[in-house]
Amino acid sequence: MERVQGIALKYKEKIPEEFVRSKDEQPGITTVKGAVFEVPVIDLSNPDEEKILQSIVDASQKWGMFQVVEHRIPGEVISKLQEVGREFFELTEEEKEVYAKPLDDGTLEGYGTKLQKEVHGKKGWVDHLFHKIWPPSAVNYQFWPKKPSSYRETNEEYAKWVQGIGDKLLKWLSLGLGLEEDDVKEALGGENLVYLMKINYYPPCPQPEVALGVVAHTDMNIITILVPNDVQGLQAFRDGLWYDVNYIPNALVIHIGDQMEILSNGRYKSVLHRTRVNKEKTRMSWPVFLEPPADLQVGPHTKLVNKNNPAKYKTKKYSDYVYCKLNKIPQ
Ligand SMILES: O=C(O)CCC(=O)C(=O)O
Ligand SMILES: [Fe+2]
Repeated sequence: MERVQGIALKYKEKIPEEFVRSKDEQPGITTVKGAVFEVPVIDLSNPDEEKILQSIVDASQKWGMFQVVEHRIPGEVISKLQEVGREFFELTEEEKEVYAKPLDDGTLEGYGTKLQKEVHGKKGWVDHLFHKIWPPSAVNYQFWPKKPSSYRETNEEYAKWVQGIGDKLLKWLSLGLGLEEDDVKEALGGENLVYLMKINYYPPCPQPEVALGVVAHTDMNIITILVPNDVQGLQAFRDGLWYDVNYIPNALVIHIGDQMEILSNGRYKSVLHRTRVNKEKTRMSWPVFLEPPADLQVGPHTKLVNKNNPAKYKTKKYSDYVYCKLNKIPQ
């Protein structure tokens, strides 16, 4: 199986046609210049928790995305996570293929090159690795790299920290809807909520203005907590325009996903986003997707729906939602 990492080594000046996006997608043409707005940055050490809550609600309604700083995850935990992930992608192709996603077995987990079947047969300039990190009963170590040897302990350490942040965010998002603080988490699986780690690896691209890493999409899960490396590339869509998300060292980028939009009955917005690639540098990112258990039914929260506010979304099993989304079947 050919990976983008290998393709990038072969095509030093011009990329294969299947990576050239149509004009209405090319970041060189469609990125807003002299941006008026910026994805909000929220300081979690603010002693005024009401302020934090307000900023999160506001950002989740207007953008469906925000960055958090002073989140208490130690800088070393983040740099270690980045280091072991980079070391994995620097292994030989043969060593990485051991973790290749098994064909057609219904799992997302493993090393691979494309998740969604894209329209027009175009490809994204990115490879990835997926594996669950929480709860322990959902973890399959088959997909966790054995090299570097500290990969496992590093990811287990990060799993602990990211859960702390995940719990807090779900609590604030719940209060922001006027619900009890545990309502959102409980409706989405409680302690069985799944944390799925993905590493995106975007090799240098000779024509970054016409290519995309990950194409425009909304995340189908609840919320996503993302660590980027220092190569800027993430973009968010708002009111018809594409905005660059500024790189801030040690910040986490939070995305509202489809299940959160559905549960909130549309009050929070699942953010449309995509990534640019870089001419000289390798971009990497570590999104963690918080997901409901596969067989859980998700729909607008019963406390948010009444005669005056009818449900705007269907209630359906999360695995059915994922199946429809991946196969482009209307929900
Ligand atoms: O690399 C990024 O910053 C975003 C990646 C992304 O959107 C995804 O993997 O779903
Ligand atoms: Fe995404």
